[in-house]
Amino acid sequence: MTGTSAALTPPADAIPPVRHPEAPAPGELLGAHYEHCFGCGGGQPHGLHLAARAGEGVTVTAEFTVTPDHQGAPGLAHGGVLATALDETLGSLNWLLRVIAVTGRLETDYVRPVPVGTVLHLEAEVTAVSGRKIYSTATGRIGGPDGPVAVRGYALFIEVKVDHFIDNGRPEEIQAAMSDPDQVRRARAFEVNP
Ligand SMILES: CCCCCCCC(=O)SCCNC(=O)CCNC(=O)[C@H](O)C(C)(C)COP(=O)(O)OP(=O)(O)OC[C@H]1O[C@@H](n2cnc3c(N)ncnc32)[C@H](O)[C@@H]1OP(=O)(O)O
Repeated sequence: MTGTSAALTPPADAIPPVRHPEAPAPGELLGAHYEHCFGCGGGQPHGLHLAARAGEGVTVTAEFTVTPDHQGAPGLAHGGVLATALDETLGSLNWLLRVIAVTGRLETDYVRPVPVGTVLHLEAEVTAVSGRKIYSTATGRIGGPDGPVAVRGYALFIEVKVDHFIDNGRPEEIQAAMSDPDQVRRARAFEVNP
């Protein structure tokens, strides 16, 4: 069974997404938005190390290699880890809109088990925007961009200000991030979005 709940159906006044004029060029690697992100950061030894690239329009592609650290059952990826891969890929669409947004809702279809050693090829797109609400979908395929579908995700991201993180994050990590010039530069680039 596939499909999404009413909460993930864009309202009638939703509009198509608009790619930001300064969005990374199609094919460009987006890089980690935070070194310690479990989804994309290089500083997480057991993380997904998911690498996303800008696509055309408001789309991205990404790859994630399932390692023994990601098991749920013997030799198979944990469903929560696969949801993380979808979430991270969907979150990376924010780079193309140039807005800061967090996951409000994520629904997942698990279509096929994903063995350890698999390279999961993900693609995601924003389908509609309504005010602060960003609607998007993603697909993960086994072994290649044309491989069999293993997972599908449907999400609603909500645009937030950078204060969302400053007000809610643990002070130690917030202070460390704010004293990292690269991290501050990334946040500022998003904040000036008109
Ligand atoms: C920097 C990028 C990092 C990317 C990493 C990968 C993505 C992530 O995993 S992010 C981490 C996981 N997500 C979170 O921690 C978010 C936790 N939730 C929150 O902080 C808040 O609930 C938040 C910010 C989403 C919404 O709160 P708030 O800003 O007060 O907005 P709120 O007024 O409640 O909602 C705005 C709209 O969204 C809708 N909405 C909010 N949440 C949901 C939901 N779960 N389902 C459906 N609709 C929702 C509301 O109904 C409202 O709609 P409308 O404008 O039509 O009335």
